[in-house]
Amino acid sequence: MIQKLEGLKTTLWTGLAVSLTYVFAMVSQPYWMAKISLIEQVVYGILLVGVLFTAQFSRSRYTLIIAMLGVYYAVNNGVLSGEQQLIAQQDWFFLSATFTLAFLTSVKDRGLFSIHGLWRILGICLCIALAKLWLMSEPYFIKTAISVGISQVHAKSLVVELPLFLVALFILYKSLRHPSLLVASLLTSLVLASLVFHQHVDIPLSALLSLLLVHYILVVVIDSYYLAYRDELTGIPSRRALNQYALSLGRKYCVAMLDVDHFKKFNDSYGHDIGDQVLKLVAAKIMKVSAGGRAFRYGGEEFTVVFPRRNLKEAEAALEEIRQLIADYKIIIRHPIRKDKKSRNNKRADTTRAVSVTISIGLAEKESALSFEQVVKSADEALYRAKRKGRNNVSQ
Ligand SMILES: Nc1nc2c(ncn2[C@@H]2O[C@H](COP(=O)(O)OP(=O)(O)OP(=O)(O)O)[C@@H](O)[C@H]2O)c(=O)[nH]1
Repeated sequence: MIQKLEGLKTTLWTGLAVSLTYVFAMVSQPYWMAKISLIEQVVYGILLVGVLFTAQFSRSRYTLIIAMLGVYYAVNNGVLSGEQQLIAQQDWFFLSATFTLAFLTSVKDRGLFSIHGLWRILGICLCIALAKLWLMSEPYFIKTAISVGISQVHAKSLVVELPLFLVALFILYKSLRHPSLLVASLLTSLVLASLVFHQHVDIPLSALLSLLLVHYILVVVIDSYYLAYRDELTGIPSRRALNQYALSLGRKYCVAMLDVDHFKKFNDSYGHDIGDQVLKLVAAKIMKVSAGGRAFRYGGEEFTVVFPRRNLKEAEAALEEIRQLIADYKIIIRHPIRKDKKSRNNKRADTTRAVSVTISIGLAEKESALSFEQVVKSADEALYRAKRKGRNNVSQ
């Protein structure tokens, strides 16, 4: 559920960002239209930067798309031959792009100069061939459509619209199911390609391409930032982000170390995957910490919260709230590992179960002579005391 919401958020934000950029480009058109001949030349530069940049960051799917866009733009502008074929075979080019986007949504970014790169290029060739084959079967498709009561005009338009609709659904499903900026941006690319194909776009191709390329480059930058500074499992800032953040701290702050109690036992009873889900839930609760606390995953089942400009009393109150929130939260576990014969026969009781976890917290305040690492160490020692006191408490 959490992942689905994440997917929806990523898809909506990407769509919104592209739409707003498009509206901005439309509104400011009188200003940049005067420089359109310059933009037409600059696009080649952006294409080259896009190819090199995405290849450097191992985003081979973007590299391939940008290379294809470059060829399309050059042909469209008469720099490469084939403009007449491009105009005459618009359906084929559009469906090739549509199938290619579906294909690239289903594969991962792998090294371009490897066997994987070769497979991807072969896959794209297959998409182009598939688009041709589909269009060749147009008379049979129209005949079948008419036989089920669809008018000839509609049947003809469905030749392109039906695969477009199915591919759009497929990419939307992938984007919702596996939150990824890149997949969301492939969806927006399909929408833009469709708008250009249906002649609903009022700005020149060079300007539209520039916007799309800048969008791709931004996605790579944001995605790389998240990879470097976000914890992959829980999605909250990672230890690297904590070290970076520590550099910005002033002279007054508190640090808390939080650790899930008896987590080994939990993993052993319910399995590592459920343990992962619980860590995600715990992380989501810790992120709600008040008093300006910033939460990070320190590693394993340990988290850190930093309270800039707060004293022990303020930090302790906020941590106490979080401790209580987690202890009170009933986690519904589905499909736990079945252990004995009795529980195997009792299916209903076995498939869902409410459990709860607790956390122990150690808290320390920055003192004048202490470095950030030393404050973390003090918080860690306080955490040890919290465990010794019986767990599920905040200690200093
Ligand atoms: N599922 C899952 N388990 C993890 C992850 N990281 C660490 N663990 C587990 O967390 C457990 C930590 O166990 P211990 O350090 O012995 O501590 P504990 O069982 O939580 O006991 P106390 O801290 O003394 O309350 C180990 O079993 C690790 O395998 C993770 O990312 N996912």
